[in-house]
Amino acid sequence: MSFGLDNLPYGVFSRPGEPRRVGVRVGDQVLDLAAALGGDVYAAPSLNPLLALGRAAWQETRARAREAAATGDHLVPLAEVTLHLPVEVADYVDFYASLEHASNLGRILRPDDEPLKPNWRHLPVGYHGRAGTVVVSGTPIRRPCGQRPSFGPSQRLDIEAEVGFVVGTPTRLGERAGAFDDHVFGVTLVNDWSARDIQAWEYVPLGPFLGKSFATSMSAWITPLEALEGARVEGRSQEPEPPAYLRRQAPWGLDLTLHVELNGEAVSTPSFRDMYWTPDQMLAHMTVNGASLRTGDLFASGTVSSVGQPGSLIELTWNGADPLKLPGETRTFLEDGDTVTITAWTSHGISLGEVSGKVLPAT
Ligand SMILES: O=C(O)/C=C/C(=O)CC(=O)CC(=O)O
Ligand SMILES: [Ca+2]
Ligand SMILES: [Mg+2]
Repeated sequence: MSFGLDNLPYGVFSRPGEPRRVGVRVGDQVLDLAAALGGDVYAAPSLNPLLALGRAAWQETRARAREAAATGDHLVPLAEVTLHLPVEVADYVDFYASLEHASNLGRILRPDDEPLKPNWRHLPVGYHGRAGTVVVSGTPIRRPCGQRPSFGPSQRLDIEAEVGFVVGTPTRLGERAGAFDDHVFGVTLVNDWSARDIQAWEYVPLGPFLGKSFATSMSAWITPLEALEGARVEGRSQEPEPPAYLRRQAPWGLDLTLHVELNGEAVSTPSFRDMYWTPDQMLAHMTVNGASLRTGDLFASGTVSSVGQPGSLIELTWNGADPLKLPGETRTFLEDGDTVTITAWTSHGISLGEVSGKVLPAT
């Protein structure tokens, strides 16, 4: 079973006419944690109160949830509930940690330059995104309008298949983060929808802005780090060796394969294992200047691309030059009505759920 007792991801659900509350997924059911365990933190409309309690409380909750799930009480069929955004997202950061993705985008967008900028192997490049427009899987995505440079609906709407990390334990301003698993609660799937035409015109020299801020989708389920223990792997070797604050203290690479589907057709299966920068390095980097973490912060890996298996359409179609063949049609970028679904699995069968969204026409 993909959501057995070894997985138990967390989400927020409601029954018709009832308030939101915290649940744990067990197969095709959701364990009502407030009913099963008691306690205000589980009767909350987001995971944030639980996230704020820290690792010892997370471990205790997981152990008690596993016992409760095994009894079979307080389980509600998923078909009877609505799933909501699981986290009140505090700040949202997006990295650019795939060597294949960064090299491909360099070749496509900057053909006369070196594919990688000189900084790329020295630090995990990232940007601050828009936390308030992170939406739960299943939320329809309205095609954005903007300058392309003439004003109108984006004609190059794209996806970015990413893995996201949810922060529980905060830091104080001026402090650096400690160990990765002291701060990070769990892992989720992210689609960083990107309007390539808006992005290309606006992002020089300050970086992505409206081309990526219209919506970012995340899975309804946050998989706790404990469930991914068996998927941990050494990160990819790095040359040059990064400075001391970025040196890996423990293996936080993850053996996860993403499956990207467009209108139900498999189009790519990138491996998170191949990422150049690992998530512990991302956390160390984003706090090295003393910037504080907040409970509910989300940081995403950046597009997960591996050799021959890219995580975006701009790479899959080489900027539209080589359209994708789907049954009875072709695609360069997304068309209205298209649905993109990203799932991910570890090699030992833990599912990260899915992040899905359908494109609505511009207004
Ligand atoms: O290389 C570029 O010019 C642009 C890159 C991106 O749009 C990627 C981005 O948002 C970060 C990532 O997902 O890896
Ligand atoms: Ca991105
Ligand atoms: Mg986005």
